[in-house]
Amino acid sequence: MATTQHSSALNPDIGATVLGYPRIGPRRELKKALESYWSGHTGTDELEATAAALRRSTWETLYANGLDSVPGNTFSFYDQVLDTAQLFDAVPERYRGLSTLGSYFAMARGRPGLSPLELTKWFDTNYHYLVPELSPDTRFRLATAKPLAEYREARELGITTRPVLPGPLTFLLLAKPAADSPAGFRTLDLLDGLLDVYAELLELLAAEGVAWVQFDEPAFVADRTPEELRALGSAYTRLCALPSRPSLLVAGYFGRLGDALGVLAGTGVEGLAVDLVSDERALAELTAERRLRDKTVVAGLVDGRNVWRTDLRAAVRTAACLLGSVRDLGVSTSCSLLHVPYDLDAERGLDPVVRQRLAFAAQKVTEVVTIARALREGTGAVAGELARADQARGLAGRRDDQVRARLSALRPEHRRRPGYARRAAAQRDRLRLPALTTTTIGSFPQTSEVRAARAGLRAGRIDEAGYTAAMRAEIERVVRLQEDIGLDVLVHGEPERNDMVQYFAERLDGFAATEHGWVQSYGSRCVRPPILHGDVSRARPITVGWSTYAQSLTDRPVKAMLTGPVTMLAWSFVRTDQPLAETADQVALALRDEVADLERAGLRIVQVDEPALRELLPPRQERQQEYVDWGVAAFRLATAGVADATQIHTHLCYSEFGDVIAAIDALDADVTSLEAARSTMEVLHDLAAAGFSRAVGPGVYDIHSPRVPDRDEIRAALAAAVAALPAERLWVNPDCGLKTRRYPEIEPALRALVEAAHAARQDSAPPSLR
Ligand SMILES: CN1c2c(nc(N)[nH]c2=O)NC[C@@H]1CNc1ccc(C(=O)N[C@@H](CCC(=O)N[C@@H](CCC(=O)N[C@@H](CCC(=O)O)C(=O)O)C(=O)O)C(=O)O)cc1
Ligand SMILES: N[C@@H](CCS)C(=O)O
Ligand SMILES: [Zn+2]
Repeated sequence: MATTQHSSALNPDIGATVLGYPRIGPRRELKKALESYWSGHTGTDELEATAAALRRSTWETLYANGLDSVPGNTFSFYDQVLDTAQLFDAVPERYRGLSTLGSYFAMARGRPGLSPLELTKWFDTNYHYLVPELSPDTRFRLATAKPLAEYREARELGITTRPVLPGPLTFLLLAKPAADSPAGFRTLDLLDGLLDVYAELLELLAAEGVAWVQFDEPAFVADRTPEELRALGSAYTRLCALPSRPSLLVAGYFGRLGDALGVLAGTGVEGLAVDLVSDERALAELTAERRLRDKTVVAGLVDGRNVWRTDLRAAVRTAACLLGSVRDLGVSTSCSLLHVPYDLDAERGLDPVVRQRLAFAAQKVTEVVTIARALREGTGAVAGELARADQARGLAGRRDDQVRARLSALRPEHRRRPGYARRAAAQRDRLRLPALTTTTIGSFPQTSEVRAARAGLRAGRIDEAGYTAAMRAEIERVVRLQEDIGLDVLVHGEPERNDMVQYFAERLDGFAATEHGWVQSYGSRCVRPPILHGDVSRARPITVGWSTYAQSLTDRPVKAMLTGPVTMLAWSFVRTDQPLAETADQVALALRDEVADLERAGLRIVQVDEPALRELLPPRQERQQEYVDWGVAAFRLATAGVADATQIHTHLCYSEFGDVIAAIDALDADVTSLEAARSTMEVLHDLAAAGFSRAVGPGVYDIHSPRVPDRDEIRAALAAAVAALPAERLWVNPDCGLKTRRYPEIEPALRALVEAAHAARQDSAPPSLR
């Protein structure tokens, strides 16, 4: 085989690298240390010791596995955006007066009487960051020395790191104006002051001998205004003019940089890290930019967000293609590896064929090193690795001809229900629910007893019958509690689910589950995204037994609970060998069968959750309609098979809904529950303005914080809701599931919610009925 060699192609400092690494610990050591610290079982010393051990093992592993440049400052106790807010003292007044760690965790989690910062999605991933609150009074200063301290800590181990921080523009664009900011204030107004402290930090790092710093600017893979692009250019021009600073590597990932590429190429930054896997147009964009000839381009050739093995031969070809257009290259992952599990080698139970197709974080590091070696020494030096990658890529996923036949037989009417007016009338007659119907979103607290029962089943300490009995007892308790509280539409509480996506994936063919494949979702909370590797189908009903049991316990309607196709895809690692639309329809067909079985079993209401609908929206408008089309089509395929009198609900959370209002409408659900508690009902006005005509349940209680809302607070939220939409079209519910809360928090909150709804019913009844 011919050998190609590009010996001078690689930047000597960067070579093989990754943009970031997981930090929760291969066995979730940080999660356990944090939760123990928060519960008061251990102190700061133990927490710091766990953190230091994790940092050390990450640096040593990355170095030992052959990276030329090891990323630094990627550790975080909770979130890297929060770290940056604290680093630059962007700490709102209400969190001051505590220790550094006390104030940090108060911002992350709140305290009694003190709500936390808002938590929101990190771009289109399932990671969540804390939203900094800024105001014209924010005075940035270097308040901690975290990046420097971690650089020194690694150096003492003999490892030189490249500190990684959110870039100044992305930091400001992710932040929000504090509630008391004057009208017209934009976080970008603070750029000059922020650049002063970035400059100060760069000078300190340079004095310490740091050679390269990575600034992450993923905000620029989305459509940006000319003003924002100008600010990007002037910010980096200013930082580059510093007399003493490390070389700057600006990373844009989760898409292509578009206009921002030219802007950055026009500044003095030494390097650009680009994502070459998320958007197939990225390569052409790079080769067309002549000013990259005097820059280092760190090519994100290994997908940092998915678990499939890289096509190494194609990656080497792409790198070679770039060579003529740039000064030199680095080889990297497309983004931080924060979004994938640590190590495939920890998995024992995976199907061997599926396993061969996979690469987790540790394997991706090896892939990066292999590509870099191919560029240095020629492809012949890595012939074995390339051949193994070819072989793995040749393996096909599970094929199900029956599913494929069903999909090709689909007609438009499979995705269409009769008009809403007709459905609403049928549902009113059947359900006889009051205005401002009270309900919850599905899950009740996952108690340690419930988790222990599941752990017992896995470990063989209890059998299937014992486990079913324990879950039924929990369902009965939850049903009785809801009756006692006075909720109108009940749920079974989802105790049997380890996770709303993983639970279904474990029961559908075409998915694989991992044992240790934990990925941080926020703070100490993790998920184990399933791997969607082949055609999806449902062998037998999944939820019917639990929902019918709950319904058998009560006369009130029980709402059955499923996870929708978009969310199943968003929170899984999904095959890339066919369009997402096709994969989504396969999942939708399985759900459609489940909905039909629930309806047949007598369930009158079925909720199909789509919390990830907004999350998956592509960052650039040019791709959004295509996504909305397949996402909506799949949801409708899952739900449109029911009778008029069967009420379909959906639930969305964690979102700024502005961009997906039309998509929410197009889902055609009879009732849509949305997060609204923290966005003070703005979403209702948006829906009303868009002509949304069906029922809505705006969240009136923020479940993301342990704080218990009182009746008056909920009444105020309801009053705002009733001002936007007629009471007959409003439902009253928390803004998300209750699984992460504890009973002492949710019981008084739900009682307050029911009381507030009853009072609001009185207020909004016609005068003659008051
Ligand atoms: C709604 N959200 C979800 C997202 N993504 C998902 N895939 N799922 C979601 O629900 N994205 C957006 C948001 C993010 N929110 C959350 C909320 C809560 C969590 C969370 O609580 N995660 C749990 C793990 C949940 C789980 O899988 N539990 C399993 C295993 C539990 C476990 O750790 N068991 C122990 C032993 C048991 C014991 O004795 O306690 C073990 O194995 O060591 C289960 O219940 O069986 C978390 O703890 O992090 C995540 C995202
Ligand atoms: N039914 C789920 C939705 C979470 S987004 C729950 O209640 O937890
Ligand atoms: Zn939710």
